[in-house]
Amino acid sequence: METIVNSIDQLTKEVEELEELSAKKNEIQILKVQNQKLRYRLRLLYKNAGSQTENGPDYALINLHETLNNVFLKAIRSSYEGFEDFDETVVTASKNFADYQCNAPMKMSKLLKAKGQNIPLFTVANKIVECLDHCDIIDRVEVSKPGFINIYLSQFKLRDILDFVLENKLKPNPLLHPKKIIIDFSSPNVAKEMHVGHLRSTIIGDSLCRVFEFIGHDVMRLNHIGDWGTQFGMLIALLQDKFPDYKNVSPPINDLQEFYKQSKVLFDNDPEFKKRAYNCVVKLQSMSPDHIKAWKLICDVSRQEFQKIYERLNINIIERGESFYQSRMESIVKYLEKEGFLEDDNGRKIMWSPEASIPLTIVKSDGGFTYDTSDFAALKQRIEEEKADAIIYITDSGQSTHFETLKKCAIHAKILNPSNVDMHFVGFGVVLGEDKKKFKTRSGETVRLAGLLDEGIKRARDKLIEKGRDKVLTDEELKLAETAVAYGCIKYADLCHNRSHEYVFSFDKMLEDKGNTAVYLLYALTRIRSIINNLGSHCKDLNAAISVFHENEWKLTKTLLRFGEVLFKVINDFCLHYLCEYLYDVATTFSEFYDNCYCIEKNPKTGEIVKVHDGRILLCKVTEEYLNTGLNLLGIHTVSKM
Ligand SMILES: NC(=[NH2+])NCCC[C@H](N)C(=O)O
Repeated sequence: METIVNSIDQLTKEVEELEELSAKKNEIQILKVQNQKLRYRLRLLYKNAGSQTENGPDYALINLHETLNNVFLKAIRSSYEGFEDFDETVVTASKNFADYQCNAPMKMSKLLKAKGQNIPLFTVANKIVECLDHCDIIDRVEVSKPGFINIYLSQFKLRDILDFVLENKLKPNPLLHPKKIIIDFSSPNVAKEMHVGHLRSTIIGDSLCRVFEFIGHDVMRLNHIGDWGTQFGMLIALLQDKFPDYKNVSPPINDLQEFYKQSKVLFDNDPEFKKRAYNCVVKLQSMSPDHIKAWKLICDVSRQEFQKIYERLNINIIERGESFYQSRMESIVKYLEKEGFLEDDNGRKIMWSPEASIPLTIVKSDGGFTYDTSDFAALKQRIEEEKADAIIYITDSGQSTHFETLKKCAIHAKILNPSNVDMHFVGFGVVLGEDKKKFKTRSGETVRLAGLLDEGIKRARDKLIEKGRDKVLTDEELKLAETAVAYGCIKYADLCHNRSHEYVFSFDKMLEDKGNTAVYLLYALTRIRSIINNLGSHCKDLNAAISVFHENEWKLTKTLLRFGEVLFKVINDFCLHYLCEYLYDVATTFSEFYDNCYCIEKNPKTGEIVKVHDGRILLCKVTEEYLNTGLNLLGIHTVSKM
């Protein structure tokens, strides 16, 4: 009897438990549905927030690291006396247990000790934690022995941020105070070859412009073409000899370099020609209509050549060459002269700044102006007429002394006030050939850019064909892929190196599909795109939250959300390799995620899709957004198939 009662009791209990469980299950189901609905509404809200308000959350550029650093700095400043002005980077990303770490307690306890306060590390760490303000990206912090602060990010908050980005795309909010930023880049010389140095300047300059524009600044892209030097004297003299009718009939010069070489030979060997060439410079600079006409003709030939390169590489730039500044050069010389800044040096007029080790040559002994003069006048024009807040020059590092001297002299002459206008020189190292010598053709001539681009296209095509892609892609797709790969890899190979180092130009290396190359990134992107495209009708209503909780999902989430931090580092140091490293990190982390987390499950026999993990597909989609945006910022065109 007793055993029966016991059994009944036991069974009743189990039944009750089961009932409770199934009620819970229902409850869970209901909650799930509610959750989805709320998430959907949240998405809509995000969408509106993104399109309507100017000051909605700027999740596109959220800088997690800086946010954490600021929260911890604030806590440190209020933790102990004497730290009110403490200003350092106190938070670093952690590779081990936590997401980030604060290692400040170590330093603080030393400083406290120096002031006679013996406070254990652990106590200092706990005190900082006590002083922490609420911060919604932090889930929790832990103090570990002897005194480290481990920071764990909120998975829910980061998921919300990604959700927002997915809805609104990576579009930063308009800046409250956008800056006028002039970027002086590319800047080849008329009648001379546009060489790999100019290519570097073009690629780095364009990408920097893109980053500043993306953030919301008012960028002016200037091409400071060398179109006003003494070389025009001999060019015009030769034009007069060879095409006396140039005023009526456009001379058929298609090889301006050759023309330049010829004129140089005459200039060096024929005193009569030399005299006439000098005379032409004087006439040109005094704006004689015939000479101006000849000069324009010559510039046009160069311009068309340059333009072809810019079009191929998709570079937008305003041509404003040295000639633009002629009248301004005249007036700045007057100004400098009047203010007593110019010194006579064997007939030349030079300017010293007390800070500089060399002077600028402002007027040559023959009365002509120089590279220094036009840069001086251009700087003044950019500050006074363009109202620039920042002026950035991008040339090879060999010109650093020129720009340093220019800056010092401009400050000395009260033309540049460095507290109002930032003047930056962004130098880069030389391009080397695979033999580690200066990049030249086999016969020792400078490499022609157009030829280099052609070779890139050919090599990219060969590579794609080698992989049998011509059998899968249509002609048009193949063409798109080959240009994306060719120009993408040339740009990326340049940008992914620290710009101040020299770099070896090697098609073989840049066309590799493994490692940190454009090809690898372009493949990663097309792979993500095809995952999404292959979903077909399964793609319609992905209403889940982005999945972030699996270890690999979480790693990808955190990697993606370093975007803002990376862009700020880029504009701070003018270094684009940070962005390249970031994109490479995103691509490899994505690949790890995709290997470990099923996104789509298929029937192994029929290949039919049986299950779609919505949240993971959304993670793929948002990854696509970051990769695509990042590649665009590098000036790299992306494709859907390759
Ligand atoms: N404002 C400037 N100086 N910009 C750079 C000009 C570069 C020059 N034309 C060169 O080929 O070396």
